Formats: sequence, C-alpha cells, structure tokens
Amino acid sequence: MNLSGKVALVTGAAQGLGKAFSESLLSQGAKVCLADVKVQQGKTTAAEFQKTFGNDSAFFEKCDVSIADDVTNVFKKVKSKYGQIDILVNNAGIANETHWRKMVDINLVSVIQGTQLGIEYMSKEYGGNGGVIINVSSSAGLVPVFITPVYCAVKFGVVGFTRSVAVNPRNRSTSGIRFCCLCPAFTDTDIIKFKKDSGINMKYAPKILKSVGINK
Ligand SMILES: NC(=O)c1ccc[n+]([C@@H]2O[C@H](COP(=O)([O-])OP(=O)(O)OC[C@H]3O[C@@H](n4cnc5c(N)ncnc54)[C@H](O)[C@@H]3O)[C@@H](O)[C@H]2O)c1
Ligand SMILES: CCCCC[C@H](O)/C=C/C=C\C=C\C=C\[C@@H](O)[C@@H](O)CCCC(=O)O
Repeated sequence: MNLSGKVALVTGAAQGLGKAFSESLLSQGAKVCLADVKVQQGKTTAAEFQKTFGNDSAFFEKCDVSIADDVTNVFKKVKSKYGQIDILVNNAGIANETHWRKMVDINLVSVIQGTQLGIEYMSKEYGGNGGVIINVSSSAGLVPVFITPVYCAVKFGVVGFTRSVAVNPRNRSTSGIRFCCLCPAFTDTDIIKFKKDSGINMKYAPKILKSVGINK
C-alpha cells in the first residue's frame, strides 16, 4: 500500500506493537507521530526511525493517554507539524489488575477520547480528509480470561465502543472515516511480562501463555 502523503498518530508507539505498527506505516511512506508516556524509549525509537526513513518522517511526543490534556495536546502538535491526520492508532495499553482504575483510564477512556478527537480532526464533515481510526483491543476483548477480569472488561468495552461508532449512520455516510478494532492474540511484548504488582495470578499466567506457545 502506498501511504505517501498520509500522516499517522500512534499511541503507545515507543515499543512493542505500537512501534511495529509505526514501522509498517513508515515503510509504506506515511509520516508518524510516536506518542508515549515513556520518554527515553520514545526518543530512542524516533531516532531509529528518523535514521531509516528520514528526519521529517517521525517525531516523538510525550503523552500520557490517561491525562486528557496530554491527548488533546498531541493532536494539536501533529496538526501543526504535519498539517493533517489520516490514520489514528489508539494502541497504548497496560495489564494491571491492582491499579485497575488506571487501566480503565488508559485502555478504555483514552480510546474513547482519542476516537472523539480523531473524528474532530479527520472527519470530512469538519474539514478533514477522512481516513482510518484503529482501536487496539485484544482477543481478551472477545473471550473471558479469568486471571484478568478488568483487562477483559475494558477490552470488551473497546470492541463495543468501536463497533457502535462504526455503525453510526452519520459516521458511515459523511465522515469518510473507517473505524476498525484489532483483537490481537498473545504477542511476545512487555505487556505479558506480568509485573509482581500487576495483580495477575502468576500461578496461572504462565500456563495460559504456554498454551499458546509462549514460554515465560
Ligand atoms: N502483547 C499482547 O499479547 C497483546 C495482545 C492483545 C492486545 N494487546 C494490546 O496491544 C497494545 C500494545 O501493547 P504491547 O503488547 O505492545 O505492550 P507494551 O507494553 O510493549 O507496549 C505498550 C505501550 O503503551 C505505552 N503506554 C502505557 N501506558 C501509557 C500511557 N498512560 N500513555 C501513553 N502510553 C502508554 C507503553 O509505554 C508502551 O510503549 C495494548 O493496548 C495491549 O493491550 C497486546
Ligand atoms: C492474560 C491477558 C493479558 C494481556 C494479554 C493480551 O491482551 C492477550 C490476550 C489474548 C488472549 C487471551 C486468551 C485467554 C484465554 C484463556 O481464558 C483460556 O481460554 C486459555 C485456556 C488455556 C488452557 O488451559 O488450555
């Protein structure tokens, strides 16, 4: 696919799946804003991409998606630097059942805010070019996972929210935006290196991972 002339905003892009999505977009010609709360990792990733794809191809912006002003700010930054937004990937996420309110904010509330801002910036109805908004849920947004009930709840929420926005007749007819929800299965990134304070039952987590071929 040729994405030259297109501009993407990817949250949680410093590492893991967000980094991989960004690299794929860049390799197809898009410019990418890498938004993440991890400053050092984000800067390193941006420098790596600038070296491969060109200085103006990517930039890092510090953004904690659980802070509403940070999210508003990152959209403004992309618009002022690249002039438009065509592709939005609401990807940032954590797995932590202890700090579950924070997880709801990061994994669900920020996806809702990001999608609403995406519509504001991208919809043809408001002077944008249309495009695509991709919300990253999980296979755990489709099936129950007893060791992570809150993670499951928010990922089910992302699926329900995205599907509802996608079938809104107004969005379908006039926005020019496609709304997609990704539900990846286990992928070997930091999120499945369950930290001790994550509240995720370490007795069962490795067994579930092992059942899909990941030995942790
Ligand atoms: N790896 C898997 O098995 C898997 C499977 C299904 C879905 N997912 C989802 O994919 C997405 C990416 O996860 P990953 O696997 O790459 O894990 P990861 O931990 O490697 O990456 C998550 C990224 O999100 C960032 N992030 C966390 N909190 C943030 C915040 N408040 N503001 C901004 N950025 C923040 C992190 O700094 C990190 O760069 C998540 O939404 C996750 O739930 C992952
Ligand atoms: C444990 C979730 C942490 C986050 C990872 C991420 O989002 C990926 C989740 C993907 C899928 C999860 C599927 C879990 C299924 C289990 O409930 C169960 O069906 C597996 C049964 C294993 C067995 O005993 O055979």
